[in-house]
Amino acid sequence: MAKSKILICRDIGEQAMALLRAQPDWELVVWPQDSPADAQWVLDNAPGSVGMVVTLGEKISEKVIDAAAVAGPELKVISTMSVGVDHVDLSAAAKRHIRIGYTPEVLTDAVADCSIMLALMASRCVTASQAMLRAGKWGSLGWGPYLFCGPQIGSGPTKKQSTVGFLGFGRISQATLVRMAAFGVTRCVYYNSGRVDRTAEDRALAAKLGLESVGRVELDELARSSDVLFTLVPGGKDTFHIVDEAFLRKMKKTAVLVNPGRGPIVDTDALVKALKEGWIWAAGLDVIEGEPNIPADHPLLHEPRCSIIPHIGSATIETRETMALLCAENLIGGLKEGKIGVEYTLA
Ligand SMILES: O=CC(=O)O
Repeated sequence: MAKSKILICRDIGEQAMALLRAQPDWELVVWPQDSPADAQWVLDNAPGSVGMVVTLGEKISEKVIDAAAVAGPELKVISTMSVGVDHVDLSAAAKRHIRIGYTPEVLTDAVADCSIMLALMASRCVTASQAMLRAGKWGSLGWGPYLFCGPQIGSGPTKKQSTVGFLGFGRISQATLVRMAAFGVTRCVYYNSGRVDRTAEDRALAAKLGLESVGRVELDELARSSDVLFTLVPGGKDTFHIVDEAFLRKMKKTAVLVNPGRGPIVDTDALVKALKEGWIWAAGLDVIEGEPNIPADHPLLHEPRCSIIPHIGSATIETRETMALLCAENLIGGLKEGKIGVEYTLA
């Protein structure tokens, strides 16, 4: 019997690949380099594939999905090693009844940890202070009473009120809130587009974390009241540039903006202006519009009040290995048992 063709757009590591290779009736076609698969290679190899393993680096467009249907058996499952699914054309997949496996939850702690790191890096002037160190200027500057000072995250010695804001209030936001509570934030505000009434849960969460309140607000209030704002909504057209010039102009001058979500949530040009003109204190970014093709002269890379890391929010060894295994299991479950362990379904 002919083997089923499985397109592996990225080698996802020893354990997960061993699991995939152990399927006797599968023929794996694997992108041979340790880099995102070339778009033309994906397109050329899509026809006849019944399953695909993808990562954020590959764009699974309608063209790819259509190409997969051109010859041989139909594509049934796309399994992505990510929580985000905006690199897959979901409506094109739905039209062809292709199911999607993804890897939420297992990365929640790692991304929440990283979000806190970015908030601290941005507020505590890590970019500027490291640039000074690397330029060999510490000796001439010495220790200064107010050198590289930034706003306190949380209540601090003055026991001030402090509000943490979340654009999107899913799993990662809530895990980040738990961490922020330990810094002594007093209030949490969030915006989500959902219609579900969370009042009772929010009250319970506030009580559990020792906060004055947790509650949904409109975008305007989110911008105005957040001392630290985390943007943790999915990517896509609904969230494109929610944080734009008008939003940034409403924020506090001492506010720290952290984007661990998706680059296009924040309008880059507006953020550059906001940092240069001091509308906000600083920004910490794990993601940025146009990534990964960020040239060395990108304006945000040269903003002393901006800390940028290259989309490594979930990058702990344990998390990535767990994501890879789940990605492989989702594909195997979907193709062999008709049941994807963790399946993404369109709302
Ligand atoms: O951004 C990371 C992911 O979607 O897993």
